[in-house]
Amino acid sequence: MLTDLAITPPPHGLEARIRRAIDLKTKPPGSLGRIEALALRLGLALGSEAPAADPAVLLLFAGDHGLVAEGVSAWPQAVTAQMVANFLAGGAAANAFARAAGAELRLFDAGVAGPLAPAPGLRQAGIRAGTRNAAREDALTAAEVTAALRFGADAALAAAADGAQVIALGEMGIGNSSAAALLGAAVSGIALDRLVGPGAGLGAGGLDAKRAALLRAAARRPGRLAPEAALAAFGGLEIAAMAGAVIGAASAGRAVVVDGFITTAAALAALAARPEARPFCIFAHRSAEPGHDLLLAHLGERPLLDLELRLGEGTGALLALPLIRAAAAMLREMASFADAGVSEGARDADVPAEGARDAAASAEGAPGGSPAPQPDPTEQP
Ligand SMILES: O=C(O)c1ccc[n+]([C@@H]2O[C@H](COP(=O)([O-])O)[C@@H](O)[C@H]2O)c1
Ligand SMILES: Cc1cc2nc[nH]c2cc1C
Repeated sequence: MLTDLAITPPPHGLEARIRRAIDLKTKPPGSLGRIEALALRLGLALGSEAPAADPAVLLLFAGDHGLVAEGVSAWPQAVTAQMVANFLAGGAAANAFARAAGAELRLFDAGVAGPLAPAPGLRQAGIRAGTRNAAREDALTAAEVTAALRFGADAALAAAADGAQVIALGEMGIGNSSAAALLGAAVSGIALDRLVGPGAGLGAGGLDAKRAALLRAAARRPGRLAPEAALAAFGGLEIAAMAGAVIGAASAGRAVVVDGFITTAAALAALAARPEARPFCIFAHRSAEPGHDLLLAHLGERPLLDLELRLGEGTGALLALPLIRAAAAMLREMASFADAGVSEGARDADVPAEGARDAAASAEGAPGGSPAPQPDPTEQP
């Protein structure tokens, strides 16, 4: 997947230097809790003992899904294009939260069913207007998947070239919780029905119909699939673009902030193809969409926030930005014991056991019940 984009691992020895810098700050070791683990991850992603979290940019990808013809969403497909207009006018949650978080919002039409009029501030992929109905045929051709991956990677590379240090991802697409469930199941091997949820608000009856439609789609391409094959089978264009953006951001040496269920499915596909992108990923929040927890557990990731969001649009990623900034400020601005002339205590009494510290600072620890041991994303190769 995007094999021309090389991903350079964090420099040898950087992890040890950052851990030591964190431990020498004027605080009892470990007392800033998960902000310490976040600072380590940010420093490794940005290749620095003194990383900056700004500028931060949200890349927001919209796309439509032919699968909605099977009645898998509570909302009409037209809402995707209508929300694009809302994003352009500045009136969506993503706009409000981006302003509140001090992040630039860049909007991408990865494949809205449209027609969407060109507008300043809307970057259009021009690949196709929505995916095919995955219950009947493959959602995308291999060439369309490649083009969408490239579109997303180019968006991340452009943001990095413009100076972005932290690249948050978000999406909008009626029906994309179905594509994410199908993709997530095919790539992870998690049973599909465990990943099917209400999405943007299906009731119990609708959920049964959604499950039946997704089982029909999965039956066309049964079993585990390679990430690109899964993206072709199930879509969508905005999901492939986000997978490309993960790889683009990692290749540019930037931190990428993963949002909710749909964004995590995209990251899962990207990381299955390019595991070396893992140290660049920060998982922002746990969506109320029930399948999200399973995808996070499969990845061995514990997100920063749990605020019962289930909107998408990058809202959870934007809410995590102040924590990421605080982690950067800890590394950049806090004095060391020596600098501040503060006496170090009987440190061995305070320092948690080495294993506990390592677990806390790597991958933020795997959540309880994680199905299999996962690679330490901060591990040096
Ligand atoms: O990101 C999430 O965790 C999330 C969970 C549920 C729904 N959404 C949003 O809701 C839409 C997909 O829901 P649906 O029911 O149309 O598949 C899409 O626009 C997503 O941004 C997003
Ligand atoms: C109104 C609306 C806004 C959204 N934003 C992301 N997904 C969405 C789904 C709906 C239905």
